[in-house]
Amino acid sequence: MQLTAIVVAAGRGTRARTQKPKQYEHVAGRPVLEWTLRALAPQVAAIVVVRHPDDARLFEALDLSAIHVPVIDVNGADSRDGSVRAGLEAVPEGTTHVLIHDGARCCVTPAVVDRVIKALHSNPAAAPALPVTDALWTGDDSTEGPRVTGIQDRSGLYRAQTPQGFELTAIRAAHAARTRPAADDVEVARDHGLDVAIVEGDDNNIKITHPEDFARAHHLLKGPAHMDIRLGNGYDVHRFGPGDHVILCGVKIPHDRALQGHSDADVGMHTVTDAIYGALAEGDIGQHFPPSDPQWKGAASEIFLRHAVELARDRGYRIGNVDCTLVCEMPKIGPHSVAMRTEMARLMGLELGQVSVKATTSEELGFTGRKEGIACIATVTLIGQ
Ligand SMILES: Nc1ccn([C@@H]2O[C@H](COP(=O)(O)OP(=O)(O)OP(=O)(O)O)[C@@H](O)[C@H]2O)c(=O)n1
Ligand SMILES: C[C@](O)(CO)[C@H](O)COP(=O)(O)O
Repeated sequence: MQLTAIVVAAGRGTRARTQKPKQYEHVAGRPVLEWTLRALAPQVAAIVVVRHPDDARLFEALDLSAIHVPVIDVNGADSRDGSVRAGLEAVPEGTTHVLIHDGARCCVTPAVVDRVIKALHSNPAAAPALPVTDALWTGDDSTEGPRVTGIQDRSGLYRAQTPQGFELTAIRAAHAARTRPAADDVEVARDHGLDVAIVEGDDNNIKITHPEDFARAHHLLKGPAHMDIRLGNGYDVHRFGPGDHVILCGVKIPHDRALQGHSDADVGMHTVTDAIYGALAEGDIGQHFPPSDPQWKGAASEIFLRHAVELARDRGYRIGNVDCTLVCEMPKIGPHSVAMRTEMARLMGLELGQVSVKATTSEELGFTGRKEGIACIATVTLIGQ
């Protein structure tokens, strides 16, 4: 089998409403078409790119240095099937099979391409698709907006994707015989009597069609390798002094001593706050709220935590999770931990499941063991959005 990819990229992308044709717009750092060509190149012997005559400059500006197979460019036509026909004319000598792919499907994965190629070993044609899983309705436009007019049976219905693979001679003959427009090459092939195998598509193999598709493609192409995840740790200690309660992670707990500090001495909340600043590499709580400044005397620590959370948001991060461990012999933390998690989650705008507050004793060792104070450590993850 000698495979050539035909990438149709001569459309005008009117629905995407971009300045340049959508296939030349940048997503995740490079033009859509460059992503598409990079995705297909490792699995084919050559690529024919069908481009619009007006796009010659845009096409020449693509960086094809990562593509190690011949790339042949030809002018397209006014319709997609016309462009495919132009591509079929240009495939290099020796090609036995073609993969016809939309230039605008830049998130196609090697696994999808592999499945099509494997199926071509035992079928004259194969294409990826996904069964329709949502209910299907018919509708019409009334003056109050669209109205459901009926329910459509979805059994046996598939959403078609590309690359669509064919024996070269068979698809050439099908296109040569075609006199009507077609949605895709599978339609052309079937109308000419070709049997087409369906292989599993991928929900992420989207075609950039509308403006909002660029953001989705950006996320898919940026991928986990580029995920911006930051980890921060915090550590704090407050000593005991006279008093009848402590405040830990925003919860008031009766106790025969109080924690001392410039603010309300909530050692748990301070530690989490510091972990957020740490993840951002933006100093610590003392730098943002100096103890020398009288306005913070007796302040509620939630002021500090809210500041850190807002700073993270301003820097483009959301909090993934928080894990906070209080180290003390007394008071017992267990009975209060759900209340503490609930309060911390509320202040940070998180779900309860994202916030852990736990405790340990230090086996009566050291200053915490001698009940001279409470220590706390915390870890926070921040996720770039
Ligand atoms: N005359 C055409 C029309 C479409 N295509 C290509 O076929 C693929 C799928 O078509 P579609 O998403 O409909 O692209 P456009 O025609 O560019 O979009 P629109 O209909 O919004 O103008 C795209 O990669 C597009 O460039 C093509 O090569 N030649
Ligand atoms: C070929 C195709 O991508 C299959 O899903 C699709 O039919 C072409 O795109 P269009 O938006 O229907 O023009």
